[in-house]
Amino acid sequence: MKNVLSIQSHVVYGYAGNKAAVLPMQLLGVDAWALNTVQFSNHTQYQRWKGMVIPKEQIAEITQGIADIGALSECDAVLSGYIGAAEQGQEILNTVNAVKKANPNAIYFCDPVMGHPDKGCVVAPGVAEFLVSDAMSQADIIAPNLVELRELSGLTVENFSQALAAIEAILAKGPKTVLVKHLSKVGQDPNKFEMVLATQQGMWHISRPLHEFVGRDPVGVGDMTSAIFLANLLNGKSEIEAFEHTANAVNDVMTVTKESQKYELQIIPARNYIVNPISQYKAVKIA
Ligand SMILES: Nc1ncnc2c1ncn2[C@@H]1O[C@H](COP(=O)(O)OP(=O)(O)O)[C@@H](O)[C@H]1O
Ligand SMILES: Cc1ncc(COP(=O)(O)O)c(C=O)c1O
Ligand SMILES: [Mg+2]
Repeated sequence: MKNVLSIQSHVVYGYAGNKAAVLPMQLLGVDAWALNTVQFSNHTQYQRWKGMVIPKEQIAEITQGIADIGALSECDAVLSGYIGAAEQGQEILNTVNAVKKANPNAIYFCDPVMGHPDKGCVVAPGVAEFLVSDAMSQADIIAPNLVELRELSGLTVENFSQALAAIEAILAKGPKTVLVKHLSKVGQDPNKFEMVLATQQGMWHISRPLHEFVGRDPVGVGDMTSAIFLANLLNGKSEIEAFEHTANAVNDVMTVTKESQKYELQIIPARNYIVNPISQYKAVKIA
């Protein structure tokens, strides 16, 4: 069994961060060691929440605790997502370095969760700058959405070809694989939900239905996307197989969520589709 140290948010109610990542990875047979960066009552897109940012020292302390029992070498990947404060950033990279020292085959998957003006995702000051200046170059895989693609590349991204150029710019900054979780308005078809996977072998595109949600789009989808993609890779799937499985599994969860008419991701009711998606959308090689 493979193991992922998942350093993300924890929400007590609902699904985002580790609550959107841990169960999907475990359903796929990969164990997730949840190290929480915050403990919030709920995700921040409710615009109100209680709880706390976990002190940065906890990241090193928990890492040391796992090292002390000789288990750090069992970690096959560090997955970072929602960071609670900028000062947690370097602690996360220290943990990545410690894991890679204990297991030279381990990888670092960075989901560069940044604040999202129109979605209302609230991220602490300085986190985006840390992701651009420090985390990106250390990441083996990075999974931006459109806002994050613009910030990480530092380029204008207003159409599909500019998105591909931005991906190339990120590949030149360290990551070996870029998974664009959502092309949003720079996709080829405004009525579809599109993703791009860029690897050392080229670029692939996948398109799935764009579900219309009344009012608010569900949150935590990017976290779930990154988790499912990583778990598939650790299970030995090719990057393309992992890409297709991820797009199809996430689409099925979105379908179940839409049918439920609930705001929170319906991961538990849709749990069988995470393992065996019914959607069958295929990746198309574009470069
Ligand atoms: N198939 C789909 N149809 C409609 N909306 C979707 C679909 N899949 C994901 N979404 C929505 O797209 C948005 C993806 O958010 P985005 O900021 O692009 O990435 P992230 O999920 O990392 O924040 C989310 O609001 C999610 O609810
Ligand atoms: C606490 C928390 N964790 C994680 C996320 C990331 O969610 P998403 O996967 O939609 O980017 C958010 C977004 O608002 C959040 O508030
Ligand atoms: Mg996100």
